[in-house]
Amino acid sequence: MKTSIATVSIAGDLREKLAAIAAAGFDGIEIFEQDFIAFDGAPREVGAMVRDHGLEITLFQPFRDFEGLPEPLRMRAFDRAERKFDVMQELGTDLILVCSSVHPEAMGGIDRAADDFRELGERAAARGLRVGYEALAWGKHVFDHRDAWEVVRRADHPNVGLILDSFHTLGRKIDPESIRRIPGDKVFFVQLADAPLIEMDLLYWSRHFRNMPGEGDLDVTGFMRAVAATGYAGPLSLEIFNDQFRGGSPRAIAVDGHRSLLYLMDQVRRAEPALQVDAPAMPPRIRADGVEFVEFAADAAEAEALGALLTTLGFAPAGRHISKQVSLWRQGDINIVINTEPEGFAHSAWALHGLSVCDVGLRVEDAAATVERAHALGAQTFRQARGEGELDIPAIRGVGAGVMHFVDTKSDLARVWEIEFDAVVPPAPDPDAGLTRIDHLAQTMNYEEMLTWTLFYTSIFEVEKAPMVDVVDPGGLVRSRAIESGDGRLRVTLNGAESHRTFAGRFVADSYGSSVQHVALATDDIFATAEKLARNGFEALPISPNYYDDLAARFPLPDDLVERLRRHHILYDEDGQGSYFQLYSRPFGEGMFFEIVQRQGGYAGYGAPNAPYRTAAQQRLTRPGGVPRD
Ligand SMILES: O=C(O)c1ccc(O)c(O)c1
Ligand SMILES: [Mg+2]
Repeated sequence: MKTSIATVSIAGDLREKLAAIAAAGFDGIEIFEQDFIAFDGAPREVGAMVRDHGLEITLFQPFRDFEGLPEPLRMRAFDRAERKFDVMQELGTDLILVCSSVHPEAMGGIDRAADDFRELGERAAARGLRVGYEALAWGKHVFDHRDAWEVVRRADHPNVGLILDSFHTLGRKIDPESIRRIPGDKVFFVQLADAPLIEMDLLYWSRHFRNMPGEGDLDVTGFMRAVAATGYAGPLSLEIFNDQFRGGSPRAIAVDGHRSLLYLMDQVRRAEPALQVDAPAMPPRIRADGVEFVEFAADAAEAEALGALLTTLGFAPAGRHISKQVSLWRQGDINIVINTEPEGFAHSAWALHGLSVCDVGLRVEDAAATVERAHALGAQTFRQARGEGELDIPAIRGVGAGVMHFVDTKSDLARVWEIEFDAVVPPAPDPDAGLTRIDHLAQTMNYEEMLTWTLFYTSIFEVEKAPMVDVVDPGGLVRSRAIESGDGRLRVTLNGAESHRTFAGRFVADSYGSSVQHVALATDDIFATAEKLARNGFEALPISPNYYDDLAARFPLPDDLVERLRRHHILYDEDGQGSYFQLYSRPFGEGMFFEIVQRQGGYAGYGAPNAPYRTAAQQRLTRPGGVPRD
């Protein structure tokens, strides 16, 4: 498969864009005219610069408002085209994208347009060039790829072909199956983009909200299956107009783009094995069975304070690492690791972020296959020096600085706690508060990183992304979306902070980067847990009494239940499927916290309606600097 990306898709000047695109592994670029015009180098230099990066120019675009014009505008359009042909020859590319006209004087008529394209095809052929016609979703007369195809078919010229763009087809809800009837050799080029489903003007939606395949809600896989069925084997090119990407990190966006294409073609191949798909082999998406461990990097004093907090939460020390300064705390199926090593990865993470989650272990069916898939999708594998008797646990780097390990039951990996840790004597009395497993991890990040994390999880694992929800914080809005496996065993919430005044935003700023901000622990009996926690000396996040008065008004709950919720500072929500109870710890470190939850019935959410009251309570407890006030 030949991968390509339009220069308009990422930030930077042309040089920065090329470096990022080449580093991400693309084969080619679409030169977006603006990027070329803004660059102060001759077309030949640009062509050479592109090729020096090991890239080819797959296409030059856009050529606008060409077809259906009355004279003398028509002649002028041909003159304009000839000038662009000059530029293309200097650049060293043979294909130009003509997008359907939005010119106020453009006249309709499929044959009129076909005649124009036949003539343009003749002129292009004289120079060894080709012309591709793309239906813009908001074109004046042509706004459907089926009409653009009819124009191309009637133009009947070997140098005139069709350009398909997933956004224009899917954004207009045109059935992509109609593409299957088009002969593959008449499809000159394919542009791919996804987008979140938002009701708005097509042009505005397209120019500001496109994103990488898999990051949005459009059925780009269905579109691409139809394209592949035509026999098209040309470049697969990302054309992403996105406000955030224009201002984002060129490297990160290019890496996401390349990953999105590999993932897309992997999906296409799996959905329709009969298709000829030339894409790298990789294991299928990985089923994750939950979180095996969460590891904190800490110094000695922080480790002691965290240990004290864990004790009030019902955890007990369960192991000491055979050779490292690493301790294991356990309750139910939950493993919390505290790493105070003076060197190695955890120490570097601590030096940069302070007390923080530096590593997350996931339970998977096959740890080696997980790393193989992640690696095939461009993730970095992670290794660090092992001591004697230590296991080689497969790992990758996450999007931020964090590391993710994978544990399976195929090998010794699941026995890591027995193999690498010496058991310690359990304390008496047993602090166990009935916490059974990790319900979810909440990662906090800058808003711009959310799509990157979304693609990271959904491309590697068998998980789906839930719709975005707004979390209202007194300091601004935090956008949140869950990544979940179908059975709910793996749940991760991604929280994107736009303002540093939110509790989440301060966490990102104060800990220098995205990381797990809270760990939610499940109980089967929130009230029994709350009673035991109180006996353990646990201090809950105090919730405003007004919340409970409102709760009684919102839900038909018995008075004594509301009173018990109030007494224990437990928050409550219902979603039609079931109910949800939430109890929070006070913040620690740079704004981390623990949450205790109970899901009843089929409650599927994360208590978003309660978030304003939880964040207000957290903000009340902490100074503006983000350090808990005690
Ligand atoms: O928004 C536009 O004008 C525009 C231009 C060229 C394209 O290929 C496209 O899909 C959109
Ligand atoms: Mg396009």
